[in-house]
Amino acid sequence: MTEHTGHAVTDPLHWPAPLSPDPVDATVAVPGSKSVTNRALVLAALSSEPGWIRRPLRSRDTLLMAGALRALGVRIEETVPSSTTATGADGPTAVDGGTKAAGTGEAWRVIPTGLHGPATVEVGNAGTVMRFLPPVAALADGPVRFEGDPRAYERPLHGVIDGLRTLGARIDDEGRGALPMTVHGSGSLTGGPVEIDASSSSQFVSALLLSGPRFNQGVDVRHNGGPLPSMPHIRMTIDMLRAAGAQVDAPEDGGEPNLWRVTSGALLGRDLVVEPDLSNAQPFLAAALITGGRITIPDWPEHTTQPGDALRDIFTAMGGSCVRDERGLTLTGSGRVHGIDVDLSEVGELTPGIAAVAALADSESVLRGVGHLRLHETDRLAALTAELNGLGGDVTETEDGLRIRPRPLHGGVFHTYDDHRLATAGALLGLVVKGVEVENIATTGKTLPDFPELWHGMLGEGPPGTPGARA
Ligand SMILES: O=C(O)C1=C[C@@H](OP(=O)(O)O)[C@@H](O)[C@H](O)C1
Ligand SMILES: C=C(OP(=O)(O)O)C(=O)O
Repeated sequence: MTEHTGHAVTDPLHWPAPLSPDPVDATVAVPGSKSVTNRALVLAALSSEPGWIRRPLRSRDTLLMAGALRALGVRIEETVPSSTTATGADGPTAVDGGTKAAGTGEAWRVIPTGLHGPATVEVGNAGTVMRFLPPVAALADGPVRFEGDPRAYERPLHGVIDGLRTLGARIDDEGRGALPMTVHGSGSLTGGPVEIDASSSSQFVSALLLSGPRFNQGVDVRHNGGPLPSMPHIRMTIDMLRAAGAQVDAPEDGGEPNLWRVTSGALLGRDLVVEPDLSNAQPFLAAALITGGRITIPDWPEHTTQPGDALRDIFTAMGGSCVRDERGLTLTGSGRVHGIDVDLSEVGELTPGIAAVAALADSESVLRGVGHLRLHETDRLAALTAELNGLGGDVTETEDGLRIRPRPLHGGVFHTYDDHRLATAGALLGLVVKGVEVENIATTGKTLPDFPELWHGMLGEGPPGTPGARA
């Protein structure tokens, strides 16, 4: 273990989380939404004309999506400000994930072409890539191999694999029902009615709906199983499909519960501005809550399908107060943090951050409805229990969530299991608990590559080792 030495990074694998002796007071512009960027890429690739994606997120998950679509033949060009290109020239360059600093992309122009195999798609550990792209691959004219991180091979995919087979696709998964696998695209897919159990991931439903307009008979997806998590993400899929010209019938329009219909038809090229990622705004808002400070997130949308919008209510119940105005969303902490008993099934990805805040509260919390988090980037319920208890906490797993009894916490290594949201949860605790070291902070690059810089910037510091860094 690295010794905690103020702000000097002596071991890049153990990031000494900065303490905040004062209440935070800052404006933090967070990059674009992962979920919106990756849906926008898929829909643009399936459109009948070119489109623009402005302020896209450039992170591991979105660069994997862009790279995968390019492997299938889609052209994705990036327009960056002239000062950030190597040559100083304006104009588009191909997105390859390796040539530019993260966060510098201004806009991506997506030029759909025929979808071609053979190709190999690298999914990393991105749920959106491993679930949204097999239906796209089924429309390609050759075999598409799907590979990824070891954890990607453990995450559920049966809803997509079985669903696509019902709709006419040929998939070779050697009986695993999971990755790695090959989708033998034949250039088109019959489509039609399909029944799946999406209780382990809403992304199964989103995946089949997103490509639905390109199936010969469209698609009717029926969920048959336990409670469906992450409904706002399904609403995001529907909203974005409709904005691209698709006809979608959904339960909330008076249709049957658990049944979504997408009609076959052309998708339009869009010019879309990606909203800030409200789930990635969470650690910054939480910083205001736990230090009794104030954080403003600019460009907080007035209407959104992002689950992060629920933070306004959740963090208000936990002791903060929120105002949305022309400057964005401002959360002001009261100096008190209250426990909460809450069902997070709709907003599961917010759980790690809420659990970290709950560990610092003045009363017990119960987080419910998130059993499916055991199959996320890591087993998040086990990881949060182990890591919060490792710092002196008192957390127990329940069947569908966590029970958190606040205790005085102490420093130590906060392990992150290659999970970006564990890493930001550890950083949050380190603001008020001396001596927290976050293992592999770089794992935040899955959705927020600039996290360490933004975090130090929030505290009015440069990153460690730079001029302006607090000694
Ligand atoms: O569709 C999406 O963009 C997402 C849906 C959710 O997945 P699950 O329903 O698998 O939890 C969420 O947790 C994930 O971060 C993003
Ligand atoms: C669950 C998450 O990601 P994924 O898209 O990989 O499922 C997440 O970002 O919290």
